[in-house]
Amino acid sequence: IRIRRFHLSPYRYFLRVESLTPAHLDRVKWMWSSNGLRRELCQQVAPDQQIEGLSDREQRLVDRLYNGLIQGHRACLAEAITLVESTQSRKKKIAQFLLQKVLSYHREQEKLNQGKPLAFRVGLSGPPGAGKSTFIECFGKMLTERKYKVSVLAVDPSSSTSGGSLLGDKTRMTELSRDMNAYIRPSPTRGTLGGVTRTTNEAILLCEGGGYNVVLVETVGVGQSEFAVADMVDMFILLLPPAGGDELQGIKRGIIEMADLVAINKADGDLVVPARRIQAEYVSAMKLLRKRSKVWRPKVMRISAKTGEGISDMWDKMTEFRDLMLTSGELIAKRRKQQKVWMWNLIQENMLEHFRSHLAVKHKIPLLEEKVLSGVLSPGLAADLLLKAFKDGL
Ligand SMILES: Nc1nc2c(ncn2[C@@H]2O[C@H](COP(=O)(O)OP(=O)(O)OP(=O)(O)O)[C@@H](O)[C@H]2O)c(=O)[nH]1
Repeated sequence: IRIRRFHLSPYRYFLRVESLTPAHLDRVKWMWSSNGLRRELCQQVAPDQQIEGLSDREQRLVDRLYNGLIQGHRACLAEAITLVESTQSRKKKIAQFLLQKVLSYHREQEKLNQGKPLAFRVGLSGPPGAGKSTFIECFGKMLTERKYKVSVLAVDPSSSTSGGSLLGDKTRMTELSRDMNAYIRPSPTRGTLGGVTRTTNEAILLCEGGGYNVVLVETVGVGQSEFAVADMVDMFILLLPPAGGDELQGIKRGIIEMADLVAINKADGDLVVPARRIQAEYVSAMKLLRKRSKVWRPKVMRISAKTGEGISDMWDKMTEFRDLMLTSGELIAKRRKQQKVWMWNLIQENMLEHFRSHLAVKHKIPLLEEKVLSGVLSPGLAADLLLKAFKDGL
């Protein structure tokens, strides 16, 4: 057993433990907890068991990011998220190492918090122009004034396919981005939906490790991304403009079914009347939906992100939802289920990458794709041929 201990400040000790067996681990746990160094317990993870070793330089990077992160340094959080977003295999590995430590820290903090989650994860979706950025700016500022730490993460895989971003540019949420208790992370500019959702899931964990107790995951509601987001948050909110019919064609029925709360925005000035009408329409439509929770019926509210009206009431409803879900045990069950979905998403994504780059398959793909395109070969047969080549090559 090797323990390295170094002094960073008069109050804090950081310990690094390597090559631990479970028996060692128990001993170290006892030593540390009896010393009152509970926070440092989070360092007890021995990731060598799961992940190949790191070089000294990489280990220093992980330590620096981890320590900076849990002390709430925004620069370290940003750097850590960049690391998890990396597509380079070595960096991916270092990122997993860092995440493992952050997860371990989470578990410890949650234990101290009587098993309650550290942060409230909220998903926000809505069609372009519904007022998402105006809402986040207003909502985020209200929360930081109430001493919450808020982070905003965007999921926008459209930027990789269309070359443009549906979630707008850096000029969004200017005031909130200057707030020291808020952290806004735009969507990565490259990546598939699978990749973006993986990194968003990991970014949520990092934000929570950085002490952000409200994590808002924003997505534009016209693709598949909102379904992915609903699978990573505690509460899913749909923001709609006071318009119906044609204007909301892009909004799929499926998303409405997933919403725990529908907020009809822009309920101000001339738009109050249409907002009321739309609210009534959604209230009756949602009555017909299948009940997803034993303790919560989805609500439809009217708000104005411009004037701030209804935003505080909306937060009250959100906390009511969180408390009900928590006491009924549904929140923890939901999070557990999400972990499983996340694992399978990762497997799916990695398997596909592995398949495409496999030597036995790689050179056959363009040819078979061409044959499928020209109608010479059926897609089913082409898939069978590729899968057989892959299996034989294993
Ligand atoms: N009257 C009124 N206008 C609003 C309100 N919220 C947003 N808007 C306006 O709606 C327009 C779109 O708002 P954004 O916040 O940019 O909408 P968004 O959904 O973020 O759109 P993207 O940035 O394209 O994703 C802007 O002109 C806002 O000023 C509101 O509560 N009332």
